[in-house]
Formats: sequence, structure tokens, C-alpha cells
Amino acid sequence: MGKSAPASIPPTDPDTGGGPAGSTEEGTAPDPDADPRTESADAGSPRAALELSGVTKHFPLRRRNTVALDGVDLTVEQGEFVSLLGPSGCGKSTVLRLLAGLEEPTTGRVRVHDRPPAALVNDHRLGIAFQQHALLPWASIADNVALPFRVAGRPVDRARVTELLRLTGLEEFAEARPRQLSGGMRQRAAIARALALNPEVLLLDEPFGSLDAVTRRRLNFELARIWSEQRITTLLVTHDVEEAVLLANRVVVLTGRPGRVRHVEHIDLPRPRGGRLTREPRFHEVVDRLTALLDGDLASRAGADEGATAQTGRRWLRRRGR
Ligand SMILES: Nc1ncnc2c1ncn2[C@@H]1O[C@H](COP(=O)(O)OP(=O)(O)OP(=O)(O)O)[C@@H](O)[C@H]1O
Repeated sequence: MGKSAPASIPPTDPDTGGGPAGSTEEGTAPDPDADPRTESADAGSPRAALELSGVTKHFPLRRRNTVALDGVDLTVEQGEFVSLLGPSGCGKSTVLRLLAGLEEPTTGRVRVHDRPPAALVNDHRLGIAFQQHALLPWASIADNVALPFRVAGRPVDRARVTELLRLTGLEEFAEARPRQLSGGMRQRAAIARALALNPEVLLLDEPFGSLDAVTRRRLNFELARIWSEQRITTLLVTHDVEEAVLLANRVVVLTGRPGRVRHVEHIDLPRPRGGRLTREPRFHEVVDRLTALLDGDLASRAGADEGATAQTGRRWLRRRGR
């Protein structure tokens, strides 16, 4: 799957995106945003870009040992956009940190393009954007976007920086400092920076988590458009079910801690996806189904916690001979 922009993809318009229900029916023009699983089927089996197999991650902490992940198998195919959902503390960020080479699995295997993550990190082929944008406050937005070139010891490709500023709608703010930008603009700059070196893989950890709902929604549409143009293999960690569904080819739901893959939802909604689609019943059906799944997990966890509290209470009473 190439990373170059297919010429026929129109920009996502929040109010016209979504397209008619029949747009993917037989006889119509091929959908340039079709699920990469379908596209790669012709060329043989799809290539896994990201792979976790049998991954367990323990965090030993003094006398306590936190089991963050337990036997996680997860594959993201080349050019695919996968969203990772799950209750707080279930290990979503740990999955991303393993793929970014920031953590080692306790057991199991983590591969990015069939190699240990560190190999891609060293080659600067991995783009990462986290909730905290971490822009350099004293540098201009253009210099912040250009930073990966400097970190990699490469000459700054100014044309690429300009292209990214255009892609993220920040051309007019190239010379501004981060403090002169809104929160949403800073997150866009962080995404532009993550894209600077044409990464083969994009890891996004709640990149819009700190934004208000309206800005977040707008940036979701923009990210959908950018992904359509660039087709970079992307793994997004989010708490927002609508965001997960709007952007992804697949949504993977983890169980509460320790995280295991609980459910995989293929999102067959048409692209481009915009505001119109988010008002359609078929979008809400998927969102409601996944929300119910997460609510169920929370409820069973609360039940388990209550049970554990009652057990601890009984033990305490026994110790005191009551
Ligand atoms: N460096 C660490 N040391 C000790 N424990 C850790 C460390 N990193 C994560 N954990 C623990 O691992 C578990 C999973 O954490 P992680 O941040 O991956 O969850 P998450 O699903 O991303 O959470 P949230 O949705 O709240 O951001 C948590 O119980 C957390 O306390």
C-alpha cells in the first residue's frame, strides 16, 4: 500500500462526507478508501505491519505486581487504521509503548514490519503523537514540525514542512509560537510533526483527549482526511467510541485490567466519513453496540471490585476474631 495521495480522494467535508448508502454497491466506481483488507486480497494475504503475539506485560512495583496485559494477540495490517478502546487502566497505552519500543514485553513477541520496534524507531520510520503535544515552546510551529529532521540528523526538507502545515491547516501560523495557538491547533502541529519523516506507522495516544468536544470532532474529520490522503498504518488509542468508529477500519476492544482482546469490530461504513455519517442510524448502531460492550465490562468490574471488597472485609473481621 503506497503512502502517496490517491488523486481521486476529495477532502472530507464534515457536512457532505459519508456518501450515499449505495456508494459501495456492485457496479459503482471502486471506493478509493475501501478497507485495505479487501485491496490487499488481490495481491495475496495482507501484510502485518504491527503485530503483538501472546504479549503479557507485568509491572513489578515494590510488593505489588501489576499485570497490565495478559496474552494479547493483535495485528494491524499495512495501510489499516485500527482504534483501540477499553476501560481506563486496561493497558491501551502500554500496547502503544510496546510498539514504540518504549517498553519490553514480559512474555510474547512485538514486531513492527517483522522487526523489533527499535529498528523502526532508529530509522525514524515511526511517527508518534501523544495527548500532551510536547511542542518546544520557544520554537516556531514550522521549526517544531521540522524537529524530527534535526533529531534524525537530516537536512530539513522545507517543502515537506510547508506541505504538512498545509495538510493540517496551519500554513498561516508557520512563524507563530505554540502559546499563540489554540489547543486544537497545537495538536494539529503535533500530528504534522509526527508525519514529518513520512513514517510508515503512526501511533496516536489520545491525541485529542484534552480538547473540547467541538474541536475534537473537527480534528477527527481532519485526521480522517489526512489518513485518506496518506494511508499510513495507524493505531489510535482513545476513550471516545465515536472517534474510534469514525476513523477506523477496525476497532479492537480490550477487557478491563489485565487487558486482553475482548472484541474486534470491522467498521464497514463508507468513506469519506464526515458529519453526515455521524448522524446516520447505522453509525449509531455500531457506536451503541461498542458502548454497551464497554459499559458491560465496567459493570462486571464494579461487581468484581465489590466482591473483592466484601472478601477483604470478611478477612479483616476473621483476623479480629469476629
Ligand atoms: N511504568 C509503569 N509502572 C508501573 N505500572 C504501570 C506503568 N505503566 C502502566 N502501568 C500500569 O499498567 C496498567 C495499564 O496502564 P495503561 O496506561 O497502559 O492503561 P490505559 O488503558 O492506557 O489507561 P487510561 O485509559 O486510563 O489511559 C495500569 O494499571 C497502570 O497503573
